[in-house]
Amino acid sequence: MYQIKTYNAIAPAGLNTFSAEYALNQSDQPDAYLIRSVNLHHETLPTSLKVIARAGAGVNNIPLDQATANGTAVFNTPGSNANAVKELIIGLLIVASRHLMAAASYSAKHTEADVSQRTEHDKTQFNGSELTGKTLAVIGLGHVGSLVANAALNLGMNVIGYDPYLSADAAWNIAKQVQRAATLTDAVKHADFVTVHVPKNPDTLNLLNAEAFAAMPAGVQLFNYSRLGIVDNTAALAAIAAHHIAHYYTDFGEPQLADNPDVTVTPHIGGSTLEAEVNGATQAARTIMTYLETGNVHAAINLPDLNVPFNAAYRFTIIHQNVPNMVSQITAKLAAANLNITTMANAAKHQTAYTIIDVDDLQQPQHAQLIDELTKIPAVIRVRLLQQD
Ligand SMILES: NC(=O)C1=CN([C@@H]2O[C@H](COP(=O)(O)OP(=O)(O)OC[C@H]3O[C@@H](n4cnc5c(N)ncnc54)[C@H](O)[C@@H]3O)[C@@H](O)[C@H]2O)C=CC1
Ligand SMILES: O=C(O)C(=O)COP(=O)(O)O
Repeated sequence: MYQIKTYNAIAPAGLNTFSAEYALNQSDQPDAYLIRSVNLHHETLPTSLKVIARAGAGVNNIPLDQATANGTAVFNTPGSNANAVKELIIGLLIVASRHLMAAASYSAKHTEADVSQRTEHDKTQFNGSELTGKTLAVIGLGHVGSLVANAALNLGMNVIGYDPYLSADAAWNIAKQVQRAATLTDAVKHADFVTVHVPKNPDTLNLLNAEAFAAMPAGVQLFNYSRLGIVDNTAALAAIAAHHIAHYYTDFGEPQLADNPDVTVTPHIGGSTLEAEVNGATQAARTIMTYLETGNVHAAINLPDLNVPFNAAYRFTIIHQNVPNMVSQITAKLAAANLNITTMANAAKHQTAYTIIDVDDLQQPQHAQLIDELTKIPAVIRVRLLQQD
């Protein structure tokens, strides 16, 4: 029985994906965590923990170095909530261009019975503009950014994208009318609206800063539905005070953003739709089951891809440092135990490597002994022995 510990509100439909082999019991010796945005940076990951699946996109809440050193695979659920964020950004573009927040708060203040004459007089202050023909800069063209860019095109907007690390797969999803900018400054210099959809990491901290704001035309409206810290909020507030940024919409509040009429803060709801939560939880549950039952890896954050059909009776999965002579040391242990390897695969990602070895004739007394011997090889991080049902 595998033990699953959950954090945050995980959609029940996703949890129901787990087979009867899985216990959702908040065990203190879990095999897997299924999480959303919980901050794990102050936790010591238990040695039992083989996998963390993040239902959602951002993994900046997970201590990746600690996870890798612990031999814990980390996965997210790419794209599971991208449509939810896209729809919110499109909604906010309309909110922004039609001054809907200010218009609604005007109406909330003026509730007198004969209000119609007054509103007919006052409403000109809420005159908006249309999105068609306006320019949107999209910073980061991954799962969310590509959907936002394509939807904005469909609204008749000019769309400029900036993503120096765009994967070939992601590029296929972007309409050819989305113009590619070579630099962030080029992307934003004619923008009426700028929206950012990048992961939070050391390279993206303060990606949108005073220099980027200075490159934007006066009157620009800014959206940060990525993470706190990707927009330099102090610089954004200065640009707002100078009437350079007209309005700033963000999903990530902090005290300095409070009580500013030109800032709208939502409570991290970009991915909070029923559909996205079910998608993310279901995808995360499937990822956990595949990894625990087969050791196969597809699109982990901290392990290389390795997919080998599990047809043998037994499988060793070995996470180790990416250093020379590992495979020879591993196979030597199996040869010494007189085991015939039916399949072997190895791959590396950055400092970490992963080896899968399938064998058929393994006797019960050898199980613990071989796990122990393989684990003792210097630079081996975690050994698992999987058994075919
Ligand atoms: N507000 C919310 O509830 C949600 C927030 N997010 C946030 O949005 C981020 C993006 O989500 P996805 O599009 O699903 O991720 P993704 O991984 O599919 O796309 C991120 C894109 O950013 C690009 N990128 C990375 N560094 C860059 C840089 N310095 N300049 C320009 N582009 C850069 C990458 O090449 C990639 O194409 C997540 O990491 C998460 O932090 C995602 C979903 C919901
Ligand atoms: O997927 C993401 O990166 C998000 O920010 C969504 O977070 P949540 O699952 O709503 O806690």
